[in-house]
This record gives sequence, C-alpha cells and structure tokens, in this order.
Amino acid sequence: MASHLKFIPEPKTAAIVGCPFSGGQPRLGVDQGPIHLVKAGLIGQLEALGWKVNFDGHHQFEEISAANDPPIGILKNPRLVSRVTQSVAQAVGAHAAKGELPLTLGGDHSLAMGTISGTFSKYPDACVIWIDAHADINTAESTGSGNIHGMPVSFLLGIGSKFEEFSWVKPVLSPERLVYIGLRDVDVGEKQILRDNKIKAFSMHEVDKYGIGKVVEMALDHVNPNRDRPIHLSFDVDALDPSVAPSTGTPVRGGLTFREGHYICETIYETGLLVAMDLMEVNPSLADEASVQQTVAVGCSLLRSALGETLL
Ligand SMILES: NC(=[NH2+])NCCC[C@H](N)C(=O)O
Ligand SMILES: [Mn+2]
Ligand SMILES: [Mn+2]
Repeated sequence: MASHLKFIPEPKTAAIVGCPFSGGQPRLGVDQGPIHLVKAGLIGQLEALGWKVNFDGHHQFEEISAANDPPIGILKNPRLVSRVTQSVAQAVGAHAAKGELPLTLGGDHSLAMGTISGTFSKYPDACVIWIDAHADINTAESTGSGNIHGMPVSFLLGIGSKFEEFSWVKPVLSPERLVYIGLRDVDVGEKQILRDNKIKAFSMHEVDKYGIGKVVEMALDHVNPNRDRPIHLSFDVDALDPSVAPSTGTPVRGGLTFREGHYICETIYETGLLVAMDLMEVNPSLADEASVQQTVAVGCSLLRSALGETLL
C-alpha cells in the first residue's frame, strides 16, 4: 500500500518521545515501558518501513521534583503530573511543529494530557481516537482512585473542577472530536459524563456486534466525516485482551484481539491523516518474562502498523 501521510512532509520523520513516568497511577514499573520498547528494536523496525526516526534518549523527569507534592483533594501527585505532562506537551508540540510525527511511549496514560495538548498546538482542528479498556475521563468529583491516569480526558475537555496547578492545560478538545474504541471498564460517574457530553464510544459490545471493520468506519465517520482532520491516536495497551498484552497495570478481560488492535492502527494509517500516536501503560514489571516480552512485542507491532506496515 503506497499510502502517504497528508500532514507529514517527506522525508517522513517520526520522533520517539520516550516518557519513563508512572506518577499518574500507583504501580511501579510502568516507567520502564518506553525503555523496553526501544530496547526491543522499535527504532530499527520503523526505519525498515522507510521512516527517518529521531530519538535522542528518553525524557528525564528527575529534575521535576516529586518532593512536597501532597494530594490536592483526592488528586494524587498533582504537581508532578502537571509539570511532567506540561514538558511532554512542549516536546510533542515542538516535534509536530517541525512536521515530524511524535510517537510517545509511556508511561502511564496521564501523559496524554501532554501529548494531546502538544498535538493541538500544531493542529487545532485535530480529532482524537482513544483506544482503551477505560474512558480515563474522571473528574476530581467523579474519581474514586484519585489516580490522574484515569482523568486526562476530562482535563483536555475542560470539564470538572479546575486547579491552579493545571492552569496550563487548555480545553483544546471538544466532545464531538473524541471517540473511544474498546471500553469495558467505565466507572459509573464516567458513564454519566459520556452521556452528558454526548461522547461517542464503541465498547467491546459494539465490537462484537458490528465487527471491528464497521466500528472503525463508524468511529471515523463520527470524528472525521470528511476525512480531512488530523488524527491523534492514543492507544492504551490495556485495550487489548490480557491474553494478548498481559503486562499492564489495570488489565480487564474481554478485550480486543491481536488482529482487532492492529486493524485499528492499519486503518488509521490508511486514512493518511495520522499526525501523532501514544502507546501507553506497558508495564514490564508485571507478569513473567515471557508475558513481558509478548506485551513489548505487541506494542512495537501496533506502532509499526500505525506507521504503514502492511501484511502483504
Ligand atoms: N489509564 C488507565 N489504565 N486508567 C485506568 C483508570 C481506572 C479507573 N477508572 C480510575 O479512574 O482510576
Ligand atoms: Mn486503560
Ligand atoms: Mn488509559
């Protein structure tokens, strides 16, 4: 397939934004996700697809001190998450501004607050396709956990109470420019938020009912009816079934198959509209060595599919 990406000039260049960060949730180890993905050979694999790949080491968040970061209300590590995601927004925005395609490797999904802010700084009319078992749309009012990886979408939409610490996050995303695929563990308060804001979501029920081909087409018809808007793809590896991607912090059974996950990435590549992708929540400290290798390999192959790897 000699597809090309409409918004990415030649020579097509991907920028790896490695984000070893776990502060949006309580489990250690998810910060090692990007290190494993790169060690597994991701960069060479993308180069083999004809991409120029920029990677000058993983981002260093050490200087962003975690000291003295008491909860704000129920929000955990609020200052740390805010500063880290703000620096990610700047990095992603700078790559996008140069015409590169940022591939952000997480790390936990709170990072998407930064990646999507960065994408919208260059492409204000972009849309977001969010692949996840979870909606990650809790507000400070609705969250039970206080883990900010369950909340980035509400911040990007500008719903829920506002915090001085997050004043840099602008409500760049509007509800009709967002669509979910793969949901199956959505909190009661999140369901209300999805209804109140008329946000389109295809849960695993719809994937079973219509098949993944039809679901992706309907998702694109919703956020991108004329197939002219830039697409930011935010892929939480826990969207896949735990038998496919076991090494992740909040696995939920009944997820996407290996092929369904890849089909989504392949189809979004085929639109020619992809401008940024996140691959989040790979946690190499969870599960045995073979499961870790399997999850990291799946992460790499999802990224390859989104960057144009074809089956034939
Ligand atoms: N990015 C994720 N894996 N998010 C899981 C979120 C789980 C739950 N809904 C929460 O708010 O805590
Ligand atoms: Mn998830
Ligand atoms: Mn998520």
